[in-house]
Amino acid sequence: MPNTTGQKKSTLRFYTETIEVSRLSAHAFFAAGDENYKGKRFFWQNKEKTFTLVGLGHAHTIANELEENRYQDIASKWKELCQLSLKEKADVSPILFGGFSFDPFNRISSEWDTFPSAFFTLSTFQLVIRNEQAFVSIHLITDEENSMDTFEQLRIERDALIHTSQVKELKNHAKSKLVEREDRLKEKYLQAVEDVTKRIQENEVKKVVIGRSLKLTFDDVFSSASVLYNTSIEQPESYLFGLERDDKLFFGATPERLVKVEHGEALSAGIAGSIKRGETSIEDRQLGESLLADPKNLAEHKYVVDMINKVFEQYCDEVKVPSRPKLLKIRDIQHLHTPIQGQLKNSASLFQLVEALHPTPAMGGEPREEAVAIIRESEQMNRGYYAAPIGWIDTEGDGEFAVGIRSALLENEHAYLYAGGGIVAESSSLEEFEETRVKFRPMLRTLGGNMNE
Ligand SMILES: C=C(O[C@@H]1C=C(C(=O)O)C=C[C@H]1O)C(=O)O
Ligand SMILES: [Mg+2]
Repeated sequence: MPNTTGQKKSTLRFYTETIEVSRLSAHAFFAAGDENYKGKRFFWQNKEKTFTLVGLGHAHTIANELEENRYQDIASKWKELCQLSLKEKADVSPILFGGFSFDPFNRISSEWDTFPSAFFTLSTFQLVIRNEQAFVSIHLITDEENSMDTFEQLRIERDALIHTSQVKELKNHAKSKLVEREDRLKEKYLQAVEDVTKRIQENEVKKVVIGRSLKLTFDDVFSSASVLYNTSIEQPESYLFGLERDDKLFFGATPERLVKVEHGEALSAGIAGSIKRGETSIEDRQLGESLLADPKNLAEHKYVVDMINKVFEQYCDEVKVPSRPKLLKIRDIQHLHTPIQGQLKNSASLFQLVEALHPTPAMGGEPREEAVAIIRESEQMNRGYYAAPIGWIDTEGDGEFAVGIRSALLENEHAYLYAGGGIVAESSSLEEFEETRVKFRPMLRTLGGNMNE
């Protein structure tokens, strides 16, 4: 029998059942949902590859169009839902996955129009792979009388999904051919960087992250499953994420943790300041060393670390911040990196930290409100979920959010790519443009677009 509990005042019930499965590929499981769950799937894998999460179908969605209180709204609705589920210790807990838009006050109509300010889902079929062990759970939330029949149907479907995943061969699907490339707002980007640099030099603000986007058109549509698979092969050292919403897929390979909470410990990271990788290992080392000593990049970085530190001082005890950054080297780029950790104070929660941290000066700027207002006015685009928190939370309140950079929105044969960089007093618009070119590479390579403009 599946576990079930129901509150007396509510007729809603939350049924779950988890089984352990041997040899299950997360990408194959995602692909097995092609037929029945397209548009209602998600994918997540942490950087260390010790935790992979795939969801097929929506057992329940929690979303809102709020500008204020959007984090608390999701947190309290998730809590309500968790109260319907059994508190028993299980191998895996039901997990809520989703994300927030970068700026709920941005009203520019765009490719993001169907994405709410906050969108989260509890999947019908959940795959968790943790330390080589794979668990598939069924979630059903219903007030139906004959829910046992429905549950039985779901078991049959689960077994079919597992079977398909185990026999399906994963291929690095041929990439569609790029037919058109549009550097949206390139001139506006350069102008915005110059204007913002001036405003920073005049001490109006200290740092503002300015982004731009590319629109690519291909000769054929992509399947979400093959795009995510390609991403995992091209960018193995990053977080991998994918969130489908109807005919769109927001996906990416981000190096940047916003915050992780596990057993009362909170972890975040300042990642800002960038330089390309070298052609040879000697050049690569020289570039890395020059980044570690570069005042412009150190300034970009310090605003981020100081802000995260301040948030951690408020919500955590025993905050630890290394005194200087190290290098984080990923395939195309090297960044300055400072991990930050603390012990969550009793009353603090993951969503509180997400709210307090987003956007850090790595995505927004310093001071935050002023920087976000400048972004809204000078970028002249809608970032949607780009540069915003994406991640998961379990029934215990543990979970992890990354920032959705090195990312793209896929819509049939079109892909919208986004990249930005931190503008400070010493910025030059052409150098910042060059930096965004490097940051587009992960997605260009995944989709098969030309990497040289
Ligand atoms: C905004 C982006 O990246 C951020 C900006 C960085 C910078 O300006 O040096 C570095 C890492 C990220 O924090 C992006 O990739 O789009
Ligand atoms: Mg930079």
